[in-house]
Amino acid sequence: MANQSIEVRILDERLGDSIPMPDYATEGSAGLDLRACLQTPLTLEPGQTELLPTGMAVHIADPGLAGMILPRSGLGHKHGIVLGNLVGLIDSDYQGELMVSCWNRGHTTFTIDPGDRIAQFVVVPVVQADFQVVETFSASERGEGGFGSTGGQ
Ligand SMILES: O=c1ccn([C@H]2C[C@H](O)[C@@H](COP(=O)(O)OP(=O)(O)OP(=O)(O)O)O2)c(=O)[nH]1
Ligand SMILES: [Mg+2]
Repeated sequence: MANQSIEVRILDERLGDSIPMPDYATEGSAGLDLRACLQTPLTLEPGQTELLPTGMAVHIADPGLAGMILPRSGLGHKHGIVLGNLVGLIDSDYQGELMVSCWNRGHTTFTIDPGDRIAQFVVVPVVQADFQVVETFSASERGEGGFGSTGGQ
């Protein structure tokens, strides 16, 4: 499933004009970069978290899909700018503005300017499980082992 049409509403008229519309940077990009639709630069102090508007809403519509908002690796690794919710999950029936929780987990202040690329949006397949209550599971190789049960190396 390489291409999927998803409806988008532009909520900030600067998007597609002075602020570029989010797009896949390369043919093979998994995510498109979301941009901060701020009115003025925002300085995040160490430890500070702010909810930033992206100026757009998407309606994924298909319950077999979801959106994920993920950090950009450069921002996270070099500047400590990650997501306040670690990962954002966008339901297929959500029609509101895509919002990005930006958390400065670093030790220095960081300024986000209007239009800066702050996170990335990925569309992923989803399965809604039909949970069947059972008394016991049929045996598996792992069983109940977890959290390092297979050894440290
Ligand atoms: O980073 C995010 C995470 C979520 N959302 C929107 C889309 C998502 O469909 C909705 C609800 O998100 P979630 O279910 O993770 O939050 P909740 O705290 O459970 O809120 P709700 O009670 O509205 O489901 O909020 C965003 O815009 N950005
Ligand atoms: Mg929820």
